[in-house]
Amino acid sequence: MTKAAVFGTGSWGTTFAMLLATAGTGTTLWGRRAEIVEAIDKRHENPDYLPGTALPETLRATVDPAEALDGADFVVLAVPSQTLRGNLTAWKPHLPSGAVLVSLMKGIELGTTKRMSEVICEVAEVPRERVAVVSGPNLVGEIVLGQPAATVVACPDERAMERLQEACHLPWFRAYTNPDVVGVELGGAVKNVIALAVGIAAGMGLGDNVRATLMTRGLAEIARLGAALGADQHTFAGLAGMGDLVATCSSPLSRNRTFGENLGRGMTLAETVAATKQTAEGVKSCESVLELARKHDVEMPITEVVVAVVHDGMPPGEAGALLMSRTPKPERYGV
Ligand SMILES: NC(=O)C1=CN([C@@H]2O[C@H](COP(=O)(O)OP(=O)(O)OC[C@H]3O[C@@H](n4cnc5c(N)ncnc54)[C@H](O)[C@@H]3O)[C@@H](O)[C@H]2O)C=CC1
Ligand SMILES: O=C(CO)COP(=O)(O)O
Repeated sequence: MTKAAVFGTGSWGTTFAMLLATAGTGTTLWGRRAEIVEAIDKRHENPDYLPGTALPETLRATVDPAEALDGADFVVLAVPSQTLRGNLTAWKPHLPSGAVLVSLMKGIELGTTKRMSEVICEVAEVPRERVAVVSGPNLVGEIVLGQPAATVVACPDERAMERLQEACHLPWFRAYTNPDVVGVELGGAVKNVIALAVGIAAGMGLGDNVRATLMTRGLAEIARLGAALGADQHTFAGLAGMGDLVATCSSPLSRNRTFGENLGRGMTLAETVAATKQTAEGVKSCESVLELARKHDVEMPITEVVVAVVHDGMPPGEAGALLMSRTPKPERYGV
């Protein structure tokens, strides 16, 4: 039987573990909080992150990383992006040799501007072929209701990619493969920044023309950064690009969009942070995405104003005016 260890008992870690276990993969969740681990392991529920969802009885949970990792074929990482390096350093001594490490995370590391798969390769000292990424329009609030969804599994090793696809594929959760790890990861991380922008605009009371423009020009920013980093442009028209952008920017379930909406309504950053109970990756990653873009001389004007509004106190109206007053451009510049 294929075995998986999933690190992180938050909403996506728990949900992905549920999908794996339902698909017949022997799955153990690692969590740092004993009471949540006990609730998952003994009562088959995660009352903090997925209240009301019955988890499979075959899904196990532990606070002991060595126990979770014992014999694992897949090591799935679902902790907040900025905590990955520290956590993985602690788990490294117990990693089974030959296991494929899988990132579910949609962030870029602050300070290093590394994608999560790059952090994994560096910390675990494994080649790119041993690291996979899963990303797509996967709002947890819908998946736990059993609504259909699809995702993308990316890995340079075709066999590993297909094994992971098989391990999580279900009649209501369709996993596609794509070898373009860079594109799949960038799509997931940068759409969170664009969702902040869309949320800010919605909070200001702006309508669908603005939303469509931010999403489309946001996709152009993702594509320009992808071009500079060697991603396959076709990836951005797929589930991990446009798909996730549409879902996240449209849904009230998105934490990033909601965070932006609160700012756009006039809440302060401190009030917005206090109102956000779960991880909104774009809040930190907007800064690392912008730094990455500057390193590669890529223009990302929406990302720039998101950083200015979220971190530098720029009024949202001023950010909108800045975007609208840029010099006229050809639509496809930089790609
Ligand atoms: N929730 C969703 O709909 C989706 C989330 N994602 C991505 O999955 C990743 C995880 O997100 P969620 O599970 O949604 O977040 P979450 O906020 O629901 O859960 C985060 C988990 O990490 C734990 N955690 C927090 N700080 C930690 C630390 N320093 N060390 C160890 N554990 C820590 C929390 O206790 C919690 O169990 C993010 O990168 C997110 O962008 C991807 C697809 C869908
Ligand atoms: O990545 C997601 C959906 O694919 C979840 O988006 P949020 O983190 O904004 O909730």
